[in-house]
Amino acid sequence: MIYHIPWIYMPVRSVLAVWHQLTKTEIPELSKGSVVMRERRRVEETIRAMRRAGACRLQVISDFDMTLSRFAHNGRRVPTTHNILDNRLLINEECTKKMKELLNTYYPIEIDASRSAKEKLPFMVEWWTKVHELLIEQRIRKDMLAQAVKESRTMLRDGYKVFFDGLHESQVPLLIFSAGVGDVLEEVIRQNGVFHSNVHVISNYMDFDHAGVLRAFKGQLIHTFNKREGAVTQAAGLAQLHGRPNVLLLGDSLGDLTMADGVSDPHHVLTVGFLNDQVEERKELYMNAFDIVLVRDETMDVPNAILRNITSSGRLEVKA
Ligand SMILES: Nc1ccn([C@@H]2O[C@H](COP(=O)(O)O)[C@@H](O)[C@H]2O)c(=O)n1
Repeated sequence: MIYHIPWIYMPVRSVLAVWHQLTKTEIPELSKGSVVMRERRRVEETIRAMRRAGACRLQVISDFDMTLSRFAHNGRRVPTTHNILDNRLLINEECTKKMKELLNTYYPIEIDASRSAKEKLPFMVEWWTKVHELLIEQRIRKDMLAQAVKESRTMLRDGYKVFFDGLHESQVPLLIFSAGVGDVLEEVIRQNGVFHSNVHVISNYMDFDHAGVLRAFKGQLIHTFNKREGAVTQAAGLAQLHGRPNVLLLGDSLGDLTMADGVSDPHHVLTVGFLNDQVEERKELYMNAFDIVLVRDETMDVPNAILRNITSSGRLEVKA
């Protein structure tokens, strides 16, 4: 039996349909097979709120290695900024061997689902300190870095150009917050043609002597699990980020979740976590920590779709 809706209810139905169209979040990418979310409704509500506020109230804070850069390509790991330095132009065989031993010792600790960040912290300090000492011993030359990046297998995630160019066009600042090597990171994005004026980098920068030879690393060491300190002391001081209380945060480590801790009076923070490695062991942890988890997803499709949605509201002007 077919029930006919009386004509008197038609306007109500139309209003409801229009309301639904206006409020639903049109992001088909959130239905990709690689996407998992604990609370989809909350994610959609946050995106809607960020869209209402517009691009002028938004900032993006992102990790670099294995977040903006790919984790793997054709079944092989893509080098991190530290591993790009593994090139005979810069270091000798003995140093390569020692760096690999350190990676094999400490990387499993970094991603160990059974240890807390607090437990991992001293090991990370040890890893970074030992590697930086090795690199300093090698007397790395500044003028060789660009060539080492050129010769490396480094790759940014698919869709990186849309990501960087889109943020630049929308005048949304991008803070790259990396525990990698800042000089190498900058060279990677420069060689990919996306080091735009809206990009700011906080990272471990090399200190070269007057002859361009590495003699130390500048400032306080940044590793995977102390980004909160850098966020509070360095990121909070960046004038370009002031007045932008809405944050899209991208990372691949639970330590990355503290990268927005320097934002004063945040309104909406949407976190996206790339789960690249030890997927089954860490899935639940990631789902409980990040709003959106991207499982073995080597693309920027989801961040790009979210940004397209938020920035297409037309509110570009920067508020005084
Ligand atoms: N000697 C090292 C030290 C660290 N790594 C990896 O780099 C990543 C840090 O950079 P982010 O941009 O992700 O903050 C970190 O996850 C380490 O696994 C390395 O490869 N070699």
